Amino acid sequence: MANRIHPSVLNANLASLDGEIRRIPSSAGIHIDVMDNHFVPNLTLGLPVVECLRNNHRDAFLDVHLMIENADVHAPAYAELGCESVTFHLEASHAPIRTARQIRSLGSRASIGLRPQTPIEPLGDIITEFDMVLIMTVDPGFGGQKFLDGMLGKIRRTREIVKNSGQEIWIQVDGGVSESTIEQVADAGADVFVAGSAVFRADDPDAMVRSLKDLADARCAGH
Ligand SMILES: O=C(CO)[C@@H](O)[C@H](O)COP(=O)(O)O
Ligand SMILES: [Fe+2]
Repeated sequence: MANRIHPSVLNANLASLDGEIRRIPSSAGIHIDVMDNHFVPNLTLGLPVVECLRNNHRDAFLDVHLMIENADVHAPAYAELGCESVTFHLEASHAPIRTARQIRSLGSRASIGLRPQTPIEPLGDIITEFDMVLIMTVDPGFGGQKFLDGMLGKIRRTREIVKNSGQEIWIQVDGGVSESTIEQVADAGADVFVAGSAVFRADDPDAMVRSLKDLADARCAGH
Protein backbone atom coordinates (compact mmCIF):
# COMPACT_ATOMS: atom_id res chain seq x y z
CA MET A 1 0.00 0.00 0.00
CA ALA A 2 1.32 3.45 -0.92
CA ASN A 3 2.03 5.84 1.93
CA ARG A 4 -0.73 8.28 2.78
CA ILE A 5 -0.59 11.59 4.66
CA HIS A 6 -3.77 12.44 6.58
CA PRO A 7 -3.49 15.90 8.19
CA SER A 8 -5.39 16.28 11.45
CA VAL A 9 -7.52 19.43 11.52
CA LEU A 10 -7.39 19.55 15.34
CA ASN A 11 -4.76 22.28 15.22
CA ALA A 12 -6.27 24.10 12.25
CA ASN A 13 -8.60 27.06 12.65
CA LEU A 14 -11.69 25.13 13.68
CA ALA A 15 -13.91 28.13 12.96
CA SER A 16 -12.85 28.03 9.30
CA LEU A 17 -12.65 24.31 8.69
CA ASP A 18 -13.81 24.51 5.08
CA GLY A 19 -11.04 26.89 4.13
CA GLU A 20 -8.45 24.96 6.13
CA ILE A 21 -9.27 21.74 4.26
CA ARG A 22 -8.93 23.56 0.93
CA ARG A 23 -5.37 24.54 1.92
CA ILE A 24 -4.17 20.93 1.80
CA PRO A 25 -5.18 19.48 -1.60
CA SER A 26 -2.19 17.09 -1.67
CA SER A 27 -3.53 15.15 1.32
CA ALA A 28 -4.71 11.58 0.80
CA GLY A 29 -7.25 12.00 3.61
CA ILE A 30 -8.55 14.43 6.20
CA HIS A 31 -8.20 13.22 9.81
CA ILE A 32 -11.01 14.49 12.02
CA ASP A 33 -10.58 14.10 15.79
CA VAL A 34 -13.91 13.67 17.56
CA MET A 35 -13.57 14.06 21.35
CA ASP A 36 -16.30 13.88 24.00
CA ASN A 37 -14.57 15.20 27.14
CA HIS A 38 -14.99 11.75 28.75
CA PHE A 39 -12.74 9.34 26.89
CA VAL A 40 -10.24 12.21 26.68
CA PRO A 41 -10.11 15.51 28.60
CA ASN A 42 -11.01 17.64 25.58
CA LEU A 43 -14.10 18.45 23.51
CA THR A 44 -14.00 19.10 19.78
CA LEU A 45 -16.80 18.40 17.33
CA GLY A 46 -19.24 15.65 16.47
CA LEU A 47 -21.76 14.28 14.03
CA PRO A 48 -23.42 17.56 12.90
CA VAL A 49 -20.10 19.16 11.96
CA VAL A 50 -18.83 16.01 10.25
CA GLU A 51 -22.08 15.89 8.28
CA CYS A 52 -21.49 19.45 7.02
CA LEU A 53 -17.90 18.57 6.09
CA ARG A 54 -19.17 15.52 4.20
CA ASN A 55 -21.60 17.69 2.23
CA ASN A 56 -19.01 20.38 1.44
CA HIS A 57 -16.16 18.01 0.54
CA ARG A 58 -17.75 15.21 -1.46
CA ASP A 59 -14.42 14.06 -2.93
CA ALA A 60 -12.38 14.07 0.29
CA PHE A 61 -11.43 10.85 2.06
CA LEU A 62 -12.80 11.53 5.55
CA ASP A 63 -10.86 9.66 8.24
CA VAL A 64 -12.77 10.06 11.50
CA HIS A 65 -10.91 9.30 14.74
CA LEU A 66 -13.44 8.83 17.52
CA MET A 67 -12.06 9.46 20.99
CA ILE A 68 -15.40 8.92 22.69
CA GLU A 69 -16.97 6.56 25.20
CA ASN A 70 -19.70 4.14 24.11
CA ALA A 71 -18.07 3.70 20.73
CA ASP A 72 -20.35 0.77 19.85
CA VAL A 73 -23.37 3.06 20.08
CA HIS A 74 -21.96 6.08 18.24
CA ALA A 75 -19.44 4.84 15.67
CA PRO A 76 -21.87 3.42 13.05
CA ALA A 77 -23.51 6.85 12.61
CA TYR A 78 -20.26 8.16 11.11
CA ALA A 79 -20.31 5.33 8.60
CA GLU A 80 -23.94 6.13 7.79
CA LEU A 81 -22.84 9.69 6.98
CA GLY A 82 -20.44 8.28 4.41
CA CYS A 83 -17.08 8.78 6.12
CA GLU A 84 -14.58 6.59 4.27
CA SER A 85 -12.86 5.42 7.47
CA VAL A 86 -14.19 5.22 11.03
CA THR A 87 -11.74 4.60 13.89
CA PHE A 88 -13.05 3.77 17.34
CA HIS A 89 -10.93 2.89 20.36
CA LEU A 90 -10.61 -0.64 21.68
CA GLU A 91 -10.68 0.80 25.21
CA ALA A 92 -14.10 2.36 24.57
CA SER A 93 -15.74 -0.69 22.99
CA HIS A 94 -17.49 -3.70 24.52
CA ALA A 95 -18.14 -5.38 21.18
CA PRO A 96 -15.38 -4.42 18.75
CA ILE A 97 -16.10 -7.21 16.26
CA ARG A 98 -19.80 -6.40 16.05
CA THR A 99 -19.10 -2.69 15.68
CA ALA A 100 -16.46 -3.26 12.99
CA ARG A 101 -18.86 -5.47 11.03
CA GLN A 102 -21.57 -2.85 11.30
CA ILE A 103 -19.23 -0.11 10.02
CA ARG A 104 -18.14 -2.29 7.11
CA SER A 105 -21.70 -3.25 6.27
CA LEU A 106 -22.45 0.47 5.91
CA GLY A 107 -19.68 0.77 3.33
CA SER A 108 -16.90 2.36 5.42
CA ARG A 109 -13.49 1.08 6.40
CA ALA A 110 -13.45 -0.10 10.03
CA SER A 111 -10.46 0.90 12.11
CA ILE A 112 -9.42 0.23 15.69
CA GLY A 113 -7.43 2.71 17.78
CA LEU A 114 -5.11 1.95 20.70
CA ARG A 115 -3.87 4.30 23.42
CA PRO A 116 -0.11 4.20 23.98
CA GLN A 117 -0.54 1.99 27.08
CA THR A 118 -2.71 -0.62 25.35
CA PRO A 119 -0.73 -3.59 24.00
CA ILE A 120 -1.18 -4.66 20.39
CA GLU A 121 -0.83 -8.42 20.93
CA PRO A 122 -4.41 -9.21 22.09
CA LEU A 123 -5.66 -7.60 18.89
CA GLY A 124 -3.90 -10.26 16.85
CA ASP A 125 -6.87 -12.62 17.12
CA ILE A 126 -9.38 -10.17 15.66
CA ILE A 127 -7.22 -7.96 13.45
CA THR A 128 -8.76 -9.24 10.22
CA GLU A 129 -12.05 -7.64 11.26
CA PHE A 130 -10.42 -4.28 10.59
CA ASP A 131 -9.13 -2.33 7.60
CA MET A 132 -6.76 -0.22 9.68
CA VAL A 133 -5.10 -0.11 13.09
CA LEU A 134 -4.40 3.33 14.61
CA ILE A 135 -1.39 3.40 16.93
CA MET A 136 -1.41 6.49 19.16
CA THR A 137 2.06 7.90 19.67
CA VAL A 138 0.96 10.59 22.15
CA ASP A 139 -1.64 10.43 24.91
CA PRO A 140 -4.91 11.13 23.09
CA GLY A 141 -6.63 14.45 23.67
CA PHE A 142 -4.41 17.17 22.27
CA GLY A 143 -2.33 18.06 19.25
CA GLY A 144 1.19 19.43 19.45
CA GLN A 145 2.63 16.84 21.85
CA LYS A 146 6.00 15.15 21.56
CA PHE A 147 6.20 11.81 19.72
CA LEU A 148 6.65 8.90 22.17
CA ASP A 149 9.77 7.08 20.90
CA GLY A 150 8.83 4.06 22.99
CA MET A 151 6.01 3.34 20.52
CA LEU A 152 8.34 2.41 17.65
CA GLY A 153 8.59 -1.19 18.86
CA LYS A 154 4.79 -1.42 19.00
CA ILE A 155 4.55 -0.19 15.39
CA ARG A 156 7.09 -2.84 14.34
CA ARG A 157 5.16 -5.57 16.15
CA THR A 158 1.92 -4.36 14.54
CA ARG A 159 3.54 -4.65 11.09
CA GLU A 160 4.53 -8.25 11.94
CA ILE A 161 0.99 -9.10 13.05
CA VAL A 162 -0.46 -7.52 9.89
CA LYS A 163 2.03 -9.38 7.71
CA ASN A 164 1.14 -12.68 9.38
CA SER A 165 -2.56 -12.02 8.85
CA GLY A 166 -2.01 -12.10 5.09
CA GLN A 167 -4.42 -9.19 4.65
CA GLU A 168 -3.82 -5.62 3.55
CA ILE A 169 -4.52 -3.76 6.78
CA TRP A 170 -3.32 -0.17 6.98
CA ILE A 171 -1.23 0.94 9.97
CA GLN A 172 -1.88 4.54 10.96
CA VAL A 173 0.36 6.42 13.36
CA ASP A 174 -1.10 9.44 15.13
CA GLY A 175 0.67 11.95 17.36
CA GLY A 176 3.85 13.97 17.05
CA VAL A 177 4.49 13.04 13.42
CA SER A 178 6.64 15.70 11.75
CA GLU A 179 9.56 16.07 9.37
CA SER A 180 11.87 15.00 12.20
CA THR A 181 9.98 11.83 13.19
CA ILE A 182 8.26 10.52 10.05
CA GLU A 183 11.24 8.59 8.70
CA GLN A 184 11.57 6.38 11.78
CA VAL A 185 7.79 5.87 11.80
CA ALA A 186 7.93 4.74 8.15
CA ASP A 187 10.90 2.49 8.91
CA ALA A 188 8.94 0.86 11.72
CA GLY A 189 6.12 -0.09 9.33
CA ALA A 190 3.44 2.60 9.26
CA ASP A 191 1.79 3.56 5.99
CA VAL A 192 -0.80 6.14 7.05
CA PHE A 193 0.63 9.20 8.78
CA VAL A 194 -1.45 11.70 10.73
CA ALA A 195 0.18 15.10 11.16
CA GLY A 196 -1.65 17.96 12.82
CA SER A 197 0.53 20.72 14.18
CA ALA A 198 3.37 19.93 11.75
CA VAL A 199 1.05 20.70 8.83
CA PHE A 200 -1.08 23.53 10.17
CA ARG A 201 1.73 25.41 11.87
CA ALA A 202 3.77 25.37 8.64
CA ASP A 203 3.85 28.52 6.50
CA ASP A 204 2.71 26.42 3.55
CA PRO A 205 0.64 23.49 4.83
CA ASP A 206 0.31 21.79 1.44
CA ALA A 207 4.08 21.95 0.84
CA MET A 208 4.50 20.30 4.25
CA VAL A 209 2.11 17.50 3.24
CA ARG A 210 4.19 16.86 0.12
CA SER A 211 7.44 16.99 2.09
CA LEU A 212 6.15 14.46 4.63
CA LYS A 213 5.05 12.15 1.80
CA ASP A 214 8.47 12.39 0.12
CA LEU A 215 10.25 11.63 3.38
CA ALA A 216 8.07 8.57 4.03
CA ASP A 217 8.41 7.33 0.45
CA ALA A 218 12.18 7.66 0.61
CA ARG A 219 12.23 5.14 3.47
CA CYS A 220 9.64 2.77 2.10
CA ALA A 221 7.34 3.34 -0.87
CA GLY A 222 4.83 0.84 0.48
CA HIS A 223 4.50 -2.17 2.75
O1 LIG B 1 -5.79 12.21 17.88
C1 LIG B 1 -4.99 13.10 18.08
C2 LIG B 1 -4.78 13.66 19.44
O2 LIG B 1 -5.56 12.99 20.33
C3 LIG B 1 -4.20 13.53 16.92
O3 LIG B 1 -4.85 13.34 15.70
C4 LIG B 1 -3.53 14.88 17.00
O4 LIG B 1 -4.39 15.90 16.63
C5 LIG B 1 -2.33 14.94 16.10
O5 LIG B 1 -1.75 16.18 16.26
P1 LIG B 1 -0.16 16.34 16.22
O6 LIG B 1 0.39 15.48 17.32
O7 LIG B 1 0.28 15.88 14.87
O8 LIG B 1 0.05 17.79 16.45
FE1 LIG C 1 -6.28 11.63 15.85
